Amino acid sequence: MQHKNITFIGAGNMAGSIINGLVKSGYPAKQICASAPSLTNTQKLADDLSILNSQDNNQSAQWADVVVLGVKPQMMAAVCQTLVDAGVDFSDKLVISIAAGVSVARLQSILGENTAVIRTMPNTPSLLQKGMTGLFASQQVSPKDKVFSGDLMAAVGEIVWVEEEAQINAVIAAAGSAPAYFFLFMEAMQTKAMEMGFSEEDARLLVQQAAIGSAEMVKQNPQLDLATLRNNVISKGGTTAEAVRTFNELALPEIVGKAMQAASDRGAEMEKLF
Ligand SMILES: NC(=O)C1=CN([C@@H]2O[C@H](COP(=O)(O)OP(=O)(O)OC[C@H]3O[C@@H](n4cnc5c(N)ncnc54)[C@H](OP(=O)(O)O)[C@@H]3O)[C@@H](O)[C@H]2O)C=CC1
Ligand SMILES: O=C(O)[C@@H]1CCC=N1
Repeated sequence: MQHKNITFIGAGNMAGSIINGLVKSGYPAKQICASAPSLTNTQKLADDLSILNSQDNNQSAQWADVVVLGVKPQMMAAVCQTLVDAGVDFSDKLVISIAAGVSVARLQSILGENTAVIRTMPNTPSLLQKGMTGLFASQQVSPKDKVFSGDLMAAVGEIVWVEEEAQINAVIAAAGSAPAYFFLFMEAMQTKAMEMGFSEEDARLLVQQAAIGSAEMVKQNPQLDLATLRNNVISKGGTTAEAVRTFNELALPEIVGKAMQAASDRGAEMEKLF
């Protein structure tokens, strides 16, 4: 892939995960800069990965060919406005936002109507190069920049392009927020395993290895649908059948659907607020 100067404005959980994944993938560390008001996160990234860091968003953005916006949605407008007020010219830069709930139109209204903006929705496993990112390109993005953005996020995991911006909220529901769903499920399993007599450590090992093994089976058997993989575990009249019957009786599939809808709806609501 092409190597350009990339500045991350905001370097917390998500941007930090992408930076880690990028450097591990071989992206030149000295072409990555992390900028944030405190040194809390950026100094660790600089120490661990030899990237550049800064407390000056304006200078860092000026240096960059690509500006990745990685601050919280509610502060996005103010942070972008400060960059514009300081004279940062976005007309020859590519802007990649990783924020939930901030539309392309909103960003362009501040950065300039003709700014090339890519809206992405990554997730934190990008840290391990096992991320999942959805991308949407505004009309102003050139084919070359589209390829660059896809390559960039593909360096930290899998990617999927969406044609409609609204689908970014569906990506949030299915992947951006999803690590938290799996952690919640695993946490509940760990708690029950501890109630059944295991130490915290053993309970975690039992649950984490079951989760990793299951995810790997899904990945390595694309020819098998998920229902088949599930049915392969269920013996008639056995233990799994009882567990699955209980999940269904308590409407787990409906609960999952409602939770995903709530995530997507909140994304759409945030677009009106921020
Ligand atoms: N967490 C996740 O799983 C995902 C998050 N996202 C999106 O990523 C974005 C960031 O979320 P997350 O990483 O969780 O949040 P964090 O709170 O972990 O990180 C926020 C970062 O923004 C920095 N920051 C605060 N104010 C400014 C400023 N004025 N200028 C520059 N940087 C600033 C913070 O600085 P400091 O280091 O000094 O504290 C921190 O580095 C959000 O928009 C979210 O929607 C998207 C997908 C998944
Ligand atoms: O909770 C959030 O709003 C962000 C977006 C997806 C994951 N974290």
